[in-house]
Amino acid sequence: MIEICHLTKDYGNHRGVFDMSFQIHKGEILGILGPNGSGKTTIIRHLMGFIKPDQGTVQIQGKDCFQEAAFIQQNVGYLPGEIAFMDDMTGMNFIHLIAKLKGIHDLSYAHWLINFLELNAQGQIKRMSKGMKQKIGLVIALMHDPAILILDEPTSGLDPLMQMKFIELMKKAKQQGKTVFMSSHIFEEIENVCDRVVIIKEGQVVTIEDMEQLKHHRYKHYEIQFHSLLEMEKFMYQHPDAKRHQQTVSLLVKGSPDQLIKELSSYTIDDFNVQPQSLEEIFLQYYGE
Ligand SMILES: Nc1ncnc2c1ncn2[C@@H]1O[C@H](COP(=O)(O)OP(=O)(O)OP(=O)(O)O)[C@@H](O)[C@H]1O
Repeated sequence: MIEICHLTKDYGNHRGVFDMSFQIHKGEILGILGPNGSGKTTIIRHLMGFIKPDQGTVQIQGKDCFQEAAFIQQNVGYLPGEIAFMDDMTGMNFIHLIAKLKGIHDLSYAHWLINFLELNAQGQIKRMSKGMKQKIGLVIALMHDPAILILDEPTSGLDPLMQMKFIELMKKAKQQGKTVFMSSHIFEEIENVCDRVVIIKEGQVVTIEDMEQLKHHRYKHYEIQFHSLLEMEKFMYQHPDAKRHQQTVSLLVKGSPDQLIKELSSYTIDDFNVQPQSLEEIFLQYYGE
């Protein structure tokens, strides 16, 4: 559905996007994670046909995004990172204006979204909070029920309840077979919504991970409280990498817990806790800091 092939946009001083390639399949939700200035918005602007690659190609449904920008912009549901509003208009008038420009006649889904997002769109945009403006952006991006969605930090400014509602919307989009590309700084959102995640750094792809595999293969934190100091010391001798605090040992284990559990069966354990490594921890591992 979407293909980025050796995309380079060099803004000088190592800023921009360099030789980036990845694809997004039909019905897939792909997330992009990266620190500030790593190139997420630059990729999205190429996809929407606003800027021309220095090198490489960017295509949606086989169409070159820059050459066929009008088609792309008409058909893709787009939420920009920073939305340029007409501040003196009311939210509702602005939604109607964009609908008119896009040739959308049926506003029933827009009204459903306004209700679902609990948006009061009657007031002037300049008097609206950041969250309310973001909701208007979401209504505009989704109101024509497009097959492809490109969302730049969709829940920026939304409160936790609305973030959950957004996740619901994305799950619905997935059921309907829509293709979604979204940038985010919120790990929970990526974890709950995305099928795969592209992790980028300084304009380059660090890794592309399948979320299911990532969940399956991630490390787990084990916390084991031994009944006696002697037993704890015996265990520590076998696991010099583990950390100890009084009679409790914590260690990281990748994959199946089978071997650890078998080993622990020869000890007396007072307490045992396990927690999967969070996406945040995995993400930070890639950055080494
Ligand atoms: N038009 C431009 N001219 C010069 N440099 C630019 C331009 N657009 C982006 N850059 C630079 O390219 C790099 C990538 O910017 P981009 O906005 O894509 O990052 P981002 O990952 O979206 O960041 P954030 O998380 O802060 O939104 C940054 O160093 C930025 O300063």
